[in-house]
Amino acid sequence: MPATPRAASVLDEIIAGVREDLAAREQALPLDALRDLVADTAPALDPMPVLRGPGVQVIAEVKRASPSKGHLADIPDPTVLAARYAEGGAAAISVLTEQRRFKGSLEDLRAVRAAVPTPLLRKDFLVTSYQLWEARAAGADLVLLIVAGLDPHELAELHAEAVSLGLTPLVEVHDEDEVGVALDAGARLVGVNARDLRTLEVHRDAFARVAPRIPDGVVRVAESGVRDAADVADLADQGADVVLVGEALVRTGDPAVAVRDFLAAGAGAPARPPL
Ligand SMILES: O=C(O)c1ccccc1NCC(=O)[C@H](O)[C@H](O)COP(=O)(O)O
Repeated sequence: MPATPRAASVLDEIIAGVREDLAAREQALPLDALRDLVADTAPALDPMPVLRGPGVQVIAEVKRASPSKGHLADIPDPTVLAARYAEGGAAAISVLTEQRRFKGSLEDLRAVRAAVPTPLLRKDFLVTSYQLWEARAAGADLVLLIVAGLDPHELAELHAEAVSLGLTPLVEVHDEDEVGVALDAGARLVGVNARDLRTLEVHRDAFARVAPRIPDGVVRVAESGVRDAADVADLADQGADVVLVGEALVRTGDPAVAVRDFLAAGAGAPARPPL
C-alpha cells in the first residue's frame, strides 16, 4: 500500500513562502552583485565571548507578528526598540526579516545595524547560501539555522559557509535527537526552541529535557515562551546561558527595564567554559 503523504507543517508552509520571496530577490540582485556588497561591509562581530557569560545573557527580538499570535506590536521604527534593548544590556538583538508571517524585512536589519553597535541576529528561515550573503550584506553577525527546516547535509554546508563569512550560526533544535544533528554540523551555539515549529505548541519543559544533551563548552540558548524574570531564573537553574525573547519584550511598557530585569534574574549563572 502506498504511504500516506505527510501533511505540510506550519514550518513547511513558512519555508515555501520564503523560497518564493527569495526567488524574486535573487532575480533582482544576483549573487555576484551581493558578494560585491559584502566586500564593502564591515566584518561581523563575534558575540560568543559575551554569550558565554557569566550570568544569563539576553538576545532581545524585534518581532511585530507571528504565526502563533498574529499581531504583537506596532514597531514603526525598529531602531527605537533596538536602542532600548541595547540600553538595557542585551548581548545581541534578533531582527526578524521574514515578511509574510512576521512582518519583518532586511530593511529592518539594515536600519538596526546603522543604529546600534550590538551584535545582530538575522532571524529568518535560511535554506540557501544566498540568504547568508544577504544577512552579511545587511550587517548581521549571527544567523539562525533550524535543524527541522534543513536536511543534515544542507545544515552542515550552510553552517560551514556561515562560519567562513564570519557569521556565528545559532543552530536551533526542539528535541533530543536534533541535538546530535546540530553538533555534527559543527554547532557551538545551540538554541532549544520551546515552540514546536511544526505545530506551534510551546513545550515549557523542552529546555530542561534537551539541554543535558548539549556538551559543556557549547553555549545553550533557551528560545521562545519566556514570559518574565521568574522564567529566566528557572532557565538559569536548568543551565541556560542565554535567553532569546520576543513577545514579552515587544509587549512590555519599557523594553530597557525588562531586559535589565531579565539580566538580574539570571545574574548568578556561571560562565560557560570554552570548548
Ligand atoms: O513565534 C512564532 O509563532 C513562530 C512560529 C513559527 C516559526 C517560528 C516562530 N517564532 C520564531 C521564534 O523563534 C521566536 O520569535 C523567538 O524564539 C521568540 O519567541 P517568543 O519570546 O515566544 O516571542
